[in-house]
Amino acid sequence: MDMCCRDNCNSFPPKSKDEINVDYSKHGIEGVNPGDKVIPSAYCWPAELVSPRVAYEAYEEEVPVIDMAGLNDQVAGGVVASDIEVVKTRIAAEMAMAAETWGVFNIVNHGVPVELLQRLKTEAHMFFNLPMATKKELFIDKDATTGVVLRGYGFKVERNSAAKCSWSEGLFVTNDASFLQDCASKIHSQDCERKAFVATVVEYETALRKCTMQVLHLLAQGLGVDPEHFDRYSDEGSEIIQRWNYYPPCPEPDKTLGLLQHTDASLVTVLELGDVGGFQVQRGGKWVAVRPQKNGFAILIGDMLEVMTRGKFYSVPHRAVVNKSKPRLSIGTFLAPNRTMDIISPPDLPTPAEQPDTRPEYRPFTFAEYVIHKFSKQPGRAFVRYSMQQKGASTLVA
Ligand SMILES: O=C(O)CCC(=O)C(=O)O
Ligand SMILES: [Fe+2]
Repeated sequence: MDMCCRDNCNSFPPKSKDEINVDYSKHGIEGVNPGDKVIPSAYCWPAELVSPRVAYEAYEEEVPVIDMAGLNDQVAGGVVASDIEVVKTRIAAEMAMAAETWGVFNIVNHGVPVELLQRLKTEAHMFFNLPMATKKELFIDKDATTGVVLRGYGFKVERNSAAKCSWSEGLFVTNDASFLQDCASKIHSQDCERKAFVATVVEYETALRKCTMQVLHLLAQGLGVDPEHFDRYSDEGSEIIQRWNYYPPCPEPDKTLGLLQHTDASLVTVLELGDVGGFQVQRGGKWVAVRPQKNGFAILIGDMLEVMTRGKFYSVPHRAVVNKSKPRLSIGTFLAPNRTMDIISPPDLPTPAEQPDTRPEYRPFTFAEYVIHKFSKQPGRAFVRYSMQQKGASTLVA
């Protein structure tokens, strides 16, 4: 990497002591002054949406941690081919079990360079540290006909009865060249820095595509199906979308949320949790705080994989909580399948031992169709409408 003028960036990410006196308006949180002890009603969610509350670092149950060492360090580790197959089989089984029982797991030793991740996080911190007026120049771009978010900056206002705001800001990033140029020119004044910004985002996307595909192949192996089934959706026409999330500290964290409970529309999501707690998943009617693993990723099963596995893998409901003193940055990377191919299960999906086969069966639909419905009408497990068991479901009018 060209280091010429990036040495100026050493002050990022900002030290957390600088962040205690948060300039909330810079982060899109309206009506709060530094030192305020209460938050405006626009951010106070109805109790039923925030409860049961679990504090940001109240780790009780541990989400499975899967160590991928041995898969990506063959050369350095001197692992011979037959050993790799043994390692792969073990990891595939662990992943499939976690995908079935949790819908989420952590991976470590995933092969994505830590240095690349650091570079991306530095860029993300610099972006969120920009003045609000500058960030707003990158305001969310939506598809004119479908209303689906393409890329850009924004805050989340949940369309629940109370229309409450989330305690967070976010940037959707794709590899669209002019968008990346635009972002780079807001963050950096020098040409070499701008080039480095674009290179970092693109390099991260490439590394994450590789990592995501490896996880998807292992999940297919653990499930007992041909991995090529998923390749058809994730090669041409698929998209890697990053979402950078920033959660400022909050004087009354129990009253609000960084992100409301949701599932991801993706096949799978790779989430870099940062080093502060806040990410929580639902399991057995409880919220479980997920402990960030050093240099690890959380892998979330998305809606499309739950549909394709006919419910064997679980698209896990998750949310983000905030805390009083520590800002938090997370980077989500979503693998969105080809938008125009029908979403269908692998033909070799093993049949369950128990009979009759009660697994849900979905009528074919496209991802393009799905996202329009999910994001405009039915946030959450919107795919149930395609279930053929649910009487009349497949004939619902969009
Ligand atoms: O930041 C987090 O903990 C959750 C982010 C998330 O769920 C998302 O971006 O979809
Ligand atoms: Fe999510």
